[in-house]
This record gives sequence, C-alpha cells and structure tokens, in this order.
Amino acid sequence: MTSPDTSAVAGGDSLTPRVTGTVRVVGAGLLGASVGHALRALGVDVVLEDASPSQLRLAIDYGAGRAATPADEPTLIVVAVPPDVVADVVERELRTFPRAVVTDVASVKLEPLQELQARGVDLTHYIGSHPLAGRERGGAISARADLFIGRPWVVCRDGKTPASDLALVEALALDLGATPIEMTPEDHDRSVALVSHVPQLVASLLAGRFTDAPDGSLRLAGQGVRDTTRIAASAPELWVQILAANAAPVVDILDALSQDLAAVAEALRTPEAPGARREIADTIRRGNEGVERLPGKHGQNRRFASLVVMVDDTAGQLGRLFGDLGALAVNVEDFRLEHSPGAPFGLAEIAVAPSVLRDATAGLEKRGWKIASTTND
Ligand SMILES: NC(=O)c1ccc[n+]([C@@H]2O[C@H](COP(=O)([O-])OP(=O)(O)OC[C@H]3O[C@@H](n4cnc5c(N)ncnc54)[C@H](O)[C@@H]3O)[C@@H](O)[C@H]2O)c1
Ligand SMILES: O=C(O)C(=O)C[C@]1(C(=O)O)C=C[C@@H](O)C=C1
Repeated sequence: MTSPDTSAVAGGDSLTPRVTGTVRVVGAGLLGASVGHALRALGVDVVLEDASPSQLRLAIDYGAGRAATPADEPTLIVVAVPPDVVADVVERELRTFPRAVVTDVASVKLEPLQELQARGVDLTHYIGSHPLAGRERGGAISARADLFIGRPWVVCRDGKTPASDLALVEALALDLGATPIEMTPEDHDRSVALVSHVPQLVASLLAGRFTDAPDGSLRLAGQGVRDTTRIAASAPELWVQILAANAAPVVDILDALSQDLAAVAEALRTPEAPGARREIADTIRRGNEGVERLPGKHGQNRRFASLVVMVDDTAGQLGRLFGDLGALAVNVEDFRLEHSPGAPFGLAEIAVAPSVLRDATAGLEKRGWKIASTTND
C-alpha cells in the first residue's frame, strides 16, 4: 500500500508546525484525510473520526492519522463532514471538547452558522472556514497532502472570536500551504456562488449535453472541452447539499447568465443582422476580460505566460525537457501534461514568468523541441 506523497508540504525536516497539540479531524473523507496527511507530514498528532467505520479504517491505513481514544484532548478540531450535518457535528464537538477550537471546512458558511445560532450553541470557540481546494472525487482514497498548497482558505471569525483561536485556525491553513483570507459568511457565500457553485452547474449542464451525443462527435473532444468540464465528474450527493444551502446567491447569477445566453443565442439566430456580430464579439471579449481578472498561482494578481511543447510518447522525454529548461535557467512556475490515449505525443504546458517566455521558447527550439503554441501567439 502506498501513502499519498507528503513531501510537498513537509518540504524537508526543518519545517516545524505552527499548530500545536493534537488535531482531531471529524469526517475522514477527501478533505479530512487530506488535512490529516498534511499535518502528519509535519509531525502533528492527528486523531481521526468518521461515521463510516470503513472510511475511518481506510484513512488510518493510508496514514492520515490515528484512531481516537477517550484520553485525547485536542486543541483544534476540524469538522470535514457533508454540509447538511455540519451544524450537528460542530455542536457535538463544541460540547464534548469545550477547551478546543472548532472549525469546519464546508463549502457554505451561512446556513450552518445560522442553524447553530438558532440552537443557542455557545459559538465562542467556533470559527467557520473553507479551503478553496478540492477534487471532483471524494473519499479518503482520493486524499492528498498537497491539496491545499497555494489555495485560498477563507476564515469566518466574528467580533467575539478570541485572537488565539483565530491564530490557531490561520496556523492550520498556513501549515497546509494555504493562504488564510478573512471574510464574513455572507460575503463568502456570495463569492463562492460566482467562482465555485455556478461554475459547477455550468460544467454539469454542458457535460450533460454529451449524454445523448453520437460517439463520433465525442471522439473529437479536445482540450477546451476537457478544461471546461473536469468538475462535471463531481459527486451529486455533495453538490445537492452545497447548492441547496446557497440557493439564493446561485439563482441571482444563474438568472444573469441565462440573460447572457439568450442574448448570444438571439445574435446567432441571425448572424448577418446589424449588431449581431458585435454581440458575439462582445461575449468573447467580456470573457477575455473576466478570465484576466482571475488571480494566478498562489493568489497573485499576476498571470504567467505559458508555452506548449510537443513531447514524444517515449521514455525519458520529460526528463530531457526539464533538463533543458534547467540548463536554460528557466524557472518552471507550473506544469501540466495533456496526453490523449493513442496519440504518439503529449503536450507539456509550461508556465513561466512573462519576461522569460521569448528566451525559453527560442532556447527550447534550438535544442530541437517543437513548440505547439505560446501565449504570445
Ligand atoms: N470535495 C471538495 O472538493 C471540497 C472542497 C472544499 C470543501 N469541501 C467540504 O468539505 C466537506 C467534506 O467534503 P469531502 O469532499 O471531504 O466529502 P467526503 O464524502 O469525501 O468525506 C466526508 C466524510 O464525512 C463522513 N461523515 C458523514 N457524516 C458524518 C457524521 N455525522 N459524523 C462523522 N463523519 C461523518 C463520511 O463518512 C465521509 O467519510 C463538505 O462539507 C464539503 O462541502 C469539499
Ligand atoms: O475540484 C476542484 O478543483 C475544486 O477545487 C473544487 C472546489 C472549487 O470550486 O474550487 C469545489 C468546491 C469546494 O467547496 C472547493 C473547491
């Protein structure tokens, strides 16, 4: 059995965790077990709990933490259960461990908080949070220690939150390689409606169009459609809870989006009509402007340039490519390999600082690499 690679977070022996004491993780699925792996890599004592004994066993077998004992006195509790049981579990944990700080990682923040408030639970030591990091597949088996690296981690404290509690939750985010961002639950839910919840629906709706498409059409699928539909593989059980808990902000964006769709469809019905081509061009241009506003890697408002290199499907090619990039003193900011089954080559997309794009491209071409495209094209 292999454990998820933890080196990306541990980064050597010299890192000491900011989090102190035992961390108890309730819900040992994708998120919980990923938190466990990342903390274990830093030497933190992690206790796991899950309503499903087999999920718990699996997470422990893979090294995400140990089983709970009655003697445990956690300093921090991370609740990583589905949104509709978050309030129940947070309430139970606050009552069982009154000295611990309790956070949760649910994708919606307002509804669980309102439920806890309505029950009159003392929320002094509760801080809702949400790492904007995940995968389309759940379960402990999909967990990864490096899941949170470079991702935003929203922290929703309130006026009564003790500074030391806030520091502990932010320490968790930092230990896992994420960037803590303070927000109110309302701002969080409105924001994720736009950047997470509606994108999920759009990907699902688009991919749903493929269900009765002819096989011949789908064989032509290139990278564009794969980029826009990856998250269509997400779990319906989880998403029905997320969307229902954030329905109003999601509906606002869906209404605006359906107006946009109607306008572009209308223009395309009569593409020769006056103004129609402008409507179509404006649709694409607004998209250009919008995507430019997305922060780049590590949340910076700076986007990298990229070059796409054709790589033969033979042993040692990627090693040679990285060797050449090293020899050219090109710092690789990000890397992605696309490889369609059966194709004799793959496409290596390399993100670099815009200032080195031209030299990197020329240097690689000189060394015999075929450049399929660059962001300067
Ligand atoms: N999947 C993502 O990409 C993602 C990203 C960020 C945040 N989240 C949030 O993280 C939370 C967990 O999502 P996940 O993807 O890890 O799901 P998951 O299904 O992989 O894991 C959830 C785990 O919680 C356990 N569980 C359910 N009810 C429980 C209970 N009452 N007590 C104890 N354990 C219980 C389940 O057995 C399961 O192992 C959700 O609230 C989700 O909104 C998910
Ligand atoms: O699958 C992924 O890549 C995700 O990061 C999923 C994603 C997101 O939309 O950003 C989905 C929901 C979670 O609440 C957080 C992360």
